[in-house]
Amino acid sequence: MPTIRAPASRQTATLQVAVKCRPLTDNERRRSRHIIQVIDDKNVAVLDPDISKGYLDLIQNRTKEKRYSFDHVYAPGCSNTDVYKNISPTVLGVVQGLNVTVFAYGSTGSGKTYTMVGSRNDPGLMVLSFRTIFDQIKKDDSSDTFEVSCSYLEVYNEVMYKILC
Ligand SMILES: Nc1ncnc2c1ncn2[C@@H]1O[C@H](COP(=O)(O)OP(=O)(O)OP(=O)(O)O)[C@@H](O)[C@H]1O
Repeated sequence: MPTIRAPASRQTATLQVAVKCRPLTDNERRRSRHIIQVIDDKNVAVLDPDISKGYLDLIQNRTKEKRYSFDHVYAPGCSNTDVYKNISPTVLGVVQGLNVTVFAYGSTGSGKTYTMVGSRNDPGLMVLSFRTIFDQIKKDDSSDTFEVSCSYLEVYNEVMYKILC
């Protein structure tokens, strides 16, 4: 009889949306200004890209600035590990039989690969998830056997690409 099962108090699955603001690249810093302003850990403002506002626009507050709220907002100084702290309990659930999906969505160059794969100094969410899963399996003292398989997919223009094979 397997000792690891889905928790009895299985909670309703919820979708959590986080926004991660990456630092500007050197090239971007030379050519543009940062119009994303992190207000706090849940709110972000996208400033009006047009700074050449006329007097009337300014005093009548005709600005295109928009504010958005998310489950989590990460400022450019945040590491992948900071992001992972909020999803590690969910990833732990995988070993207990829960289905979990973590995916990055964004335009070209927005930092999806960096967030999911990361670097040696700032390992990404996939690497950190593997650590959690294998650590949990190592800690298991039952006679269960675990089978771990992995696929790596990219969805680009509504076409799915297999990246590993
Ligand atoms: N948090 C971060 N800190 C430092 N550099 C970052 C960060 N996030 C992204 N970058 C840098 O921004 C650039 C673009 O990131 P990345 O390649 O991950 O984007 P992408 O969304 O995967 O792009 P594409 O869709 O074109 O594959 C890279 O040079 C990457 O190193």
